[in-house]
Amino acid sequence: MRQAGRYLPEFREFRTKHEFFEICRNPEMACEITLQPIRRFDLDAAIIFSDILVIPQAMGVDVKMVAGKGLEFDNLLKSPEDIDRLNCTFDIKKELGYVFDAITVTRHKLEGKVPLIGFSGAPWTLMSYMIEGGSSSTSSKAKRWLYAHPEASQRLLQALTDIIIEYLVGQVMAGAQALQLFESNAGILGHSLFSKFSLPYIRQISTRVKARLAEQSITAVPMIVFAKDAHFALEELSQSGYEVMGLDWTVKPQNARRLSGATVTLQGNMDPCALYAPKESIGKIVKEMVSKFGTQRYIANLGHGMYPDMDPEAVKAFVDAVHEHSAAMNASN
Ligand SMILES: Cc1c2[nH]c(c1CCC(=O)O)Cc1[nH]c(c(CCC(=O)O)c1C)Cc1[nH]c(c(CCC(=O)O)c1C)Cc1[nH]c(c(C)c1CCC(=O)O)C2
Repeated sequence: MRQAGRYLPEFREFRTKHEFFEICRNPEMACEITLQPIRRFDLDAAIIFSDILVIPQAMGVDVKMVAGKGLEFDNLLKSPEDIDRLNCTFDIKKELGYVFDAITVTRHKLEGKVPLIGFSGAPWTLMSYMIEGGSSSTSSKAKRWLYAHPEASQRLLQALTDIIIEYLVGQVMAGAQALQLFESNAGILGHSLFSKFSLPYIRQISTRVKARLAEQSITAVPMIVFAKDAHFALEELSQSGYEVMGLDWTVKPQNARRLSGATVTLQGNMDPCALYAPKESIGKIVKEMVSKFGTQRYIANLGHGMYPDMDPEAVKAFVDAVHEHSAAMNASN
C-alpha cells in the first residue's frame, strides 16, 4: 500500500522525530516503519519502506520532504543539456546500498512470517518527476520532452532503465522476495506515447533483471508491474514479462482477466476511497471484488495508495474481509 504509512498514528509519531529521507537512509528505522503495518494487521506481505525518488536523488536531482509542504525539488531538468550534468553511472551499492541494507535487516526481522517486496519507480515515472518536480495534472513539461526532444528523452529513459535494473537485482541479492515496478504516471501518456516511451523500458527491465539473476545463479523472484491508468495497454502489459499485473480501481476485473490470458496473476484493485465506507460496506465491496477476480492467480489489494486521513480500522476491515471471503470461496470449490 503505497505511501501508506501516513494513516498510521505510530508512523506520524515517528515522523515528528525524523525526516522522511533520514528514515529511508537508516536501515533500522526503515525496518521499523516497514514492520508497523505488519504488527497491526493480518497482512500477507510487507513492502520495504523507501521511495521511488531515491534514484533521482542519487543522480543529482535534490529531493527533500519539507514539513507541512510535502516534496520539494532542486536541480530539476529544464532542457536536454541538463542530462549531461546528471550522474548516470554511479556505483549503485555505494549510493543506494542503504536500501539493500534495509532489506536485509527487515528480511531477518520478519523471520519468514511474510515475504518482503522490493520496488522501484519505472523510467517514465522517474523522468517525469525529474522534470516536473512533483505531481502535475497535465505533466505537460515532461510530455513536451517526448514530443520536442524524443531522442534525448530516450537517452534519459535508457540511462534510468540501466540503473533500475542494477537496483532491482541488488534488492533481490539483499533479500527481496518479489519486486514491484511502479509506472504511476502511465495514464497521462495514452497508448501511442506509452508504446514508445514506457512499455519498451518496462519490458527491458523484466527481461534483463531475470537474465542478470540467472547469470549469477540467483533464484528468480516474481515481478509485479503496476502501470496506473494504463487501461489501454493491459494486453501488452500482461505480456511484458511480469508474473503479476497490478490494476488500478478503474479497471473491470472481467476485462483484465479476458485481456491478460491464463498465466498472469492479477493484483488490485479496490478504490482506496472505499475505505471511507462503513465497515459492513467494505466487507461487501471486498466480497464482490474477490468473487469477480476469483481466488486463484489473484493478489487482493487496493487500486492505488492510501490517504493520510484514512482510518486504520477500515484497513483491518479490508484485510479481514479478503481472508474471510477468499477462504469461503475456496471451501465451496
Ligand atoms: C509516485 C510515488 C512516490 N513514491 C512511491 C510512488 C509510486 C506509487 C504511487 O503511484 O503512489 C512509492 C512509495 N513510497 C513509499 C513506499 C513504501 C511503502 C509505503 O510506506 O507505503 C512506496 C512503495 C513511502 C512513502 N513516500 C512518501 C511517504 C509519505 C511521507 C511523509 O509525509 O511522511 C511515504 C510513507 C512521500 C511521497 N513519495 C512520492 C509522493 C507523491 C509522496 C507524497 C508526498 C506528499 O505528500 O507531498 C513519490
